[in-house]
Amino acid sequence: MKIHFAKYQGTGNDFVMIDNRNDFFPKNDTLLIKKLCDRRFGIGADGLILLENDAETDFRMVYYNSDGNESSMCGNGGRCLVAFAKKLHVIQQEADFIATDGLHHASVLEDGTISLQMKEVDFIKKEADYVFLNTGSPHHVTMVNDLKNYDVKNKGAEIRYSDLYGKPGSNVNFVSQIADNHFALRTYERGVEDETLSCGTGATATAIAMHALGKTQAHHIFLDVEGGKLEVSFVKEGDRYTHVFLKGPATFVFEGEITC
Ligand SMILES: N[C@@H](CCC[C@H](N)C(=O)O)C(=O)O
Repeated sequence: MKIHFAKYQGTGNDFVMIDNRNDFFPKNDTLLIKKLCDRRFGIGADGLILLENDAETDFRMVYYNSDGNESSMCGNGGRCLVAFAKKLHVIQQEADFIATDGLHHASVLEDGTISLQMKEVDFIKKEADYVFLNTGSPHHVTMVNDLKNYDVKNKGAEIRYSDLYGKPGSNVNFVSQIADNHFALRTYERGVEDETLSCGTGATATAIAMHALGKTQAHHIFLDVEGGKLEVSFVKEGDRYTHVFLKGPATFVFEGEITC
């Protein structure tokens, strides 16, 4: 079988994109998806995303981690999928699409960056040394000293596989504050089982967690990730975080055909 694909990246979080509007892709073939994402035997990516038809919205997003398993929402992947949908002329500047965590609205801004509305957050677990919340995917957020030299892969795996999160696990974000409305983070991603250069749901979780902890009063937060810069904005309504938007670049890298 020959598969036409496009490769995109959003602040270094990279994805294989496949147009599956004619439903040709073997969606349960975990080994194939894992191989397509493999950096030595395949195309190489943190995840694979299918763009599919949806009766009610512009398209459906189906997301797989690089381990080949379908997973929860991917913020950077969602932004990249919007750029892919625009390249395919499925949308123009605005999109409504459905993903595993519900309906999303996105806009392609004048500078080409993509702003993606994320799910509202109404539950935040605050503990002495970490915060846990779900921004479409589960995120453990913890502040550390010396983020630059932090052992994200090993410390992240320790928390991801700990009894705290059981079999489903969690993504893990390590954070340091740069200024009132500016943070840096590094993320260990479950399903990749390594640090990635960026995680959109992780950046969103970090911005909300820092606000919930009182580290910032800002509702528009700038985040430095290993692969670039993201912005997160939100409205606080009582205990809920609503109108949550993740903004940043989503870039076409290359396209091709792979024989499997
Ligand atoms: N890279 C993603 C998060 C993808 C999902 C995550 N690995 C999980 O399985 O929870 C992002 O940009 O949000």
